[in-house]
Amino acid sequence: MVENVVWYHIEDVLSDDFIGKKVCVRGWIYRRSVVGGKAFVRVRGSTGIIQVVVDREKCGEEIVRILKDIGLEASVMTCGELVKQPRAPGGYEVHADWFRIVGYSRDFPIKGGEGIDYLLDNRHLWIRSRKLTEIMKIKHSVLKAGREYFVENDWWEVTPPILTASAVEGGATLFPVKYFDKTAYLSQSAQLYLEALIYSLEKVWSLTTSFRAEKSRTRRHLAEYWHLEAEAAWYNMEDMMRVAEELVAYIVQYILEHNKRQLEILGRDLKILKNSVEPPYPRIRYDEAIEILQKKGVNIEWGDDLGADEERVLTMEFDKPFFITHFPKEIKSFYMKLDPENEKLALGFDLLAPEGYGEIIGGSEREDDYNKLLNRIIEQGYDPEDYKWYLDLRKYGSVPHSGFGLGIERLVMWIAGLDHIRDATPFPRFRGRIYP
Ligand SMILES: NC(=O)C[C@H]([NH3+])C(=O)NS(=O)(=O)OC[C@H]1O[C@@H](n2cnc3c(N)ncnc32)[C@H](O)[C@@H]1O
Ligand SMILES: [Mg+2]
Repeated sequence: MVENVVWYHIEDVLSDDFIGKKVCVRGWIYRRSVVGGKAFVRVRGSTGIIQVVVDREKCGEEIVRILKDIGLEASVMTCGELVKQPRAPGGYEVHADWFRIVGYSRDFPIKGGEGIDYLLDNRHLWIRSRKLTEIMKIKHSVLKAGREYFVENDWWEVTPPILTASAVEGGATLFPVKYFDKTAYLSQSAQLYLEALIYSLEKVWSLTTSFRAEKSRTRRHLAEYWHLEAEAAWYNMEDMMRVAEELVAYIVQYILEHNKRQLEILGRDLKILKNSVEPPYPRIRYDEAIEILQKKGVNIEWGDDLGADEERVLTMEFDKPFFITHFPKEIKSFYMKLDPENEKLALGFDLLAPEGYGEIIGGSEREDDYNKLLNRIIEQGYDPEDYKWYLDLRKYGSVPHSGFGLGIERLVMWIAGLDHIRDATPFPRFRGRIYP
């Protein structure tokens, strides 16, 4: 019965082109009811939902009897004629010639209305939900477009280590792991290794997981996230900001072209996204950001770091992503080059997404002078021994260079209009959550 069958994606057959034709689909039971001698079964697949009518006249009493009480999420396959039916999902239904149960299901534990911790404990099943399925399709496109941008612009993809020996973004968020008879740390960022690789390949990028032992649980922090990073020799901060804005604009454009259906299902307002496909993005300096915040009544002083709340206020001033640059050196990492015109400032840049989302990219020009970098390492309390190899890069043909890191889940959160970063990844990791 199932040999030589062409299995269709459900979304492909929801079309007048298939009316009167035989179609075969397979998936999982999303809803079902039996009225008279007919079972009305809504079958869910990766591309949508279709109603299948199983008539005992055609398919026999037994299957209709079974379908009366079968558990949701049972896996099924069927073939039949496609018929127009305005009352069915998508406006069509299949009148089954035959219908088979592949895998039974009983008491599927997600019925609707459960609390977030229960749902997270059942994430391995919750990811079958329509919303999470459509978000994962957007994430697929974000990753695809991100790769495409770098490949098409002649950047070299490299594979930096995940097991590392020192911090990049502060010792407080390191995850130590046992490494034979030593202690290693899960990578916070590939940056330092990309800075080594530019001396052979000049323009490099990597997509890796980065790990941050964030002590607090927030809407925009994960303990494990996907990190798209780039580093280029000879590039100054402005050169690298242009790469960052081109990358984000390219990805947003790609999503608007390829994921209209997902954005529609998620109810996403497209106005701001459509406004974000044409770089350059606005640039403000940290000083201006402080002025804006103080004018808005935010209790902040020059030298304070910008947290999620401050960023949220700033994003309301813009209708597209925007950069903040030239931060006080004390609130930025040791590797950032200081502004030669004002050594109180670091040549760092953050790209903030509008609509309250905030930072999606962090980057900077790197300190390329050996002694200045050594001083910054010591000034910020790190052990220069841990960075000996990194300092070496400044001893043998050092060059001006810059780079950045884009948080994939942060970008997905903005593009998809999500309330919480945990829905931007299938199995979110944060403090107190490692299962499933
Ligand atoms: N190659 C580089 O220059 C990257 C640089 N070393 C770096 O890691 N910068 S960053 O700490 O701002 O993180 C970069 C981005 O990584 C994202 N990020 C940073 N931390 C997180 C957490 N905890 N969860 C999710 N996403 C996170 C966020 O979008 C940041 O803008
Ligand atoms: Mg940052």
